[in-house]
Amino acid sequence: MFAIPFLDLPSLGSAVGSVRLPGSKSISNRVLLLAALSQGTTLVQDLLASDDTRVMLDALRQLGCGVEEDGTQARIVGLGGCLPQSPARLFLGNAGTAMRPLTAALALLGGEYELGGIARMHERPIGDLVDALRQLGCHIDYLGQDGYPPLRIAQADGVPALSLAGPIRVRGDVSSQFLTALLMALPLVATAQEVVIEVVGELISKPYIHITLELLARFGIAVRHEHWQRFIIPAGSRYQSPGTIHVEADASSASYFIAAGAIAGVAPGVKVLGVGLDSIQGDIRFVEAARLMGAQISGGPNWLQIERGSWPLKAIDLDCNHIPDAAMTLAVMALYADGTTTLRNIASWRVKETDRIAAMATELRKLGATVEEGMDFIRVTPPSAPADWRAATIHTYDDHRVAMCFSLAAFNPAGLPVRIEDPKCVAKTFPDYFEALFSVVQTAPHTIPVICLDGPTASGKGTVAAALAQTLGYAFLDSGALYRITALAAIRAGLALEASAEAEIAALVRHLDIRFEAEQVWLNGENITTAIRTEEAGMNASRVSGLPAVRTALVALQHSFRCLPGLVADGRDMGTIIFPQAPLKIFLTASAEARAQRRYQQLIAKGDSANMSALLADLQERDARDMSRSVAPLRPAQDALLLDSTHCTAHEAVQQVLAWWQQRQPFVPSTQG
Ligand SMILES: Nc1ncnc2c1ncn2[C@@H]1O[C@H](COP(=O)(O)OP(=O)(O)O)[C@@H](O)[C@H]1O
Ligand SMILES: Nc1ccn([C@@H]2O[C@H](COP(=O)(O)OP(=O)(O)O)[C@@H](O)[C@H]2O)c(=O)n1
Repeated sequence: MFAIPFLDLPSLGSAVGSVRLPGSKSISNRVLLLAALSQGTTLVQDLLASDDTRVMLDALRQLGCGVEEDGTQARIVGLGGCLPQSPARLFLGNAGTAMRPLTAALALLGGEYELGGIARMHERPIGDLVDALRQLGCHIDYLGQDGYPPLRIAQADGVPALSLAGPIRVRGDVSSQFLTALLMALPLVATAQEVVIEVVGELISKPYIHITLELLARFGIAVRHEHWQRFIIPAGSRYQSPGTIHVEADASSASYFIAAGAIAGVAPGVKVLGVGLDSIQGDIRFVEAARLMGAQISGGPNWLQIERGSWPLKAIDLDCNHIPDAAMTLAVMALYADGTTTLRNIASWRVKETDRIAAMATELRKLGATVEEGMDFIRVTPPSAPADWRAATIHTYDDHRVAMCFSLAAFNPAGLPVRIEDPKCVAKTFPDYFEALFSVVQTAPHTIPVICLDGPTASGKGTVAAALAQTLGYAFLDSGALYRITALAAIRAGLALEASAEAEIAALVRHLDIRFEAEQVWLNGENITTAIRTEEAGMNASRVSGLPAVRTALVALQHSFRCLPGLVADGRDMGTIIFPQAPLKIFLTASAEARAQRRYQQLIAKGDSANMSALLADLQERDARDMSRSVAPLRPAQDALLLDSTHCTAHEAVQQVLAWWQQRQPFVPSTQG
């Protein structure tokens, strides 16, 4: 996950490869609650691990369910008729799929609870559900604004007598989650008599109700419905665990990969695993919409394969009521269409994680599109020519779907990068979304940015480069480590670190199995992190690095570090030899005395003994050798910026490089946030 302030996506090329998607959020949280209400133990497989499922799992634990987790598996011991632990105060983040159904279920189970979440959750309506529950006889109070969480369910003495004889009426035109909440809670009281729910107004998002009904059936509750307006929960209902249940991959998440395939998929295209054409999720019908726009899609029970068909995409005019979440992806696909696309019947966007109609309109305009918005529609006209595209900073409104769908703007024909603010907001449903995207897109290496930091030993390159990579979410190449590893491997192979063994060392290097993992370095399965960090190892590295064949043997390996979304490379010849076209090159220096002092402190801090004058002499010897060797001597690239860090802190050095990097970016600053 990219837990950084912003993520810059370089211009993306084609899309090919396969991706396994995380479990559906809607299914995950429904299944967790149904398992909690059931008799017996349920093993939930392929569960989504995300913010919203986290709050649900925590809540269930607080309520007294047995919850054991192991990655994407959870074992839930259901309450099976027992009362939940009460009183309890539940924090439900911004998870509507936890707030609404838990409110209904707890109101019908009895006890005293407070349910709240983050500020945005307290702006998301729940009044219609509370009205329906109050109509039944439940005691629920608003703790803040009327009609919105936080709430208190005040039934310390148990559930009051409920009026179940007549139909329970609930509005269906604000959020289908109210109806879902009632459908999952009312079986708890449909013991002696059947319970009927009547929807007032047109039911929106029917597909989500379809999911609810399918899952209820898996847990032993067979709900009938009449034209999606009247739902009948049979008498004698009783939740029963199905034993093991698999969560389908999220069909809404699939939309980004379907779109990537439609926009840039070259044969054999993008393969999506975990969800297929027979999915129970409504958003699978995004496939139809994408086909209308020109995508070529095939699929089976558990997979989809997408390639570009018509190009440019075809503009559409579509009622999107049946795919409210995935339709946001269509709004971004519209940027690649041959005319104006209109998405209608999307009023529910206004009460989601943010006002999504306003958010999409604002951000699409930043990219150069012309956008018209109404209460329940959005109309998008793409930039008329590549030159009309803008390098935008996309504000993401703490809305995972805004972040994910705007990543698709990076396929723009102008070759512009796209900045996504707060990329970690994708954690709501797809924590590794960007990693998954990068795994199926191909980009010409020269479009992947590299920041080079070259300079003498102890100038702070490693420290500054690692901090930059961390801040920007880029990969990090510690090229010095490769020479240190080479020297270590050569010594172990009994080779002398000199010209006589040059060919053998070079041959050896080509077959080394080197792995960098977090801060650790592995050679042929052995952790050699400490072994290569001694002063002696540095000196040995300097020796092998003077051998031309060894340097050549390490070139391809160094190039392979250039991956999306970018690279920070630290060494001696990053800017001169390895990445001569890099868009930013820094030559970091500091006086020999300052560097010796830093090394001294570094060694003392590690608990090693150190001698200042010996260190200074070593360092000067290494400088001299690195600068005077015939191949790739240490020197600034012609277009490098010099940064003398003698009198600044490492933090200041990082800030200076970041400032230079920002100056080279084409982004229009965000007006939001
Ligand atoms: N600008 C700076 N001011 C003070 N100390 C620094 C600065 N840059 C780096 N250091 C410290 O100096 C030591 C050597 O830095 P390092 O990044 O290992 O250098 P290099 O990779 O160039 O050999 C580290 O302990 C680091 O924290
Ligand atoms: N790109 C690089 C990186 C390191 N090296 C050599 O490898 C040695 C160790 O590099 P390093 O970056 O780990 O060393 P420090 O600067 O951290 O002491 C350097 O002294 C250089 O001789 C190189 O020749 N080219």
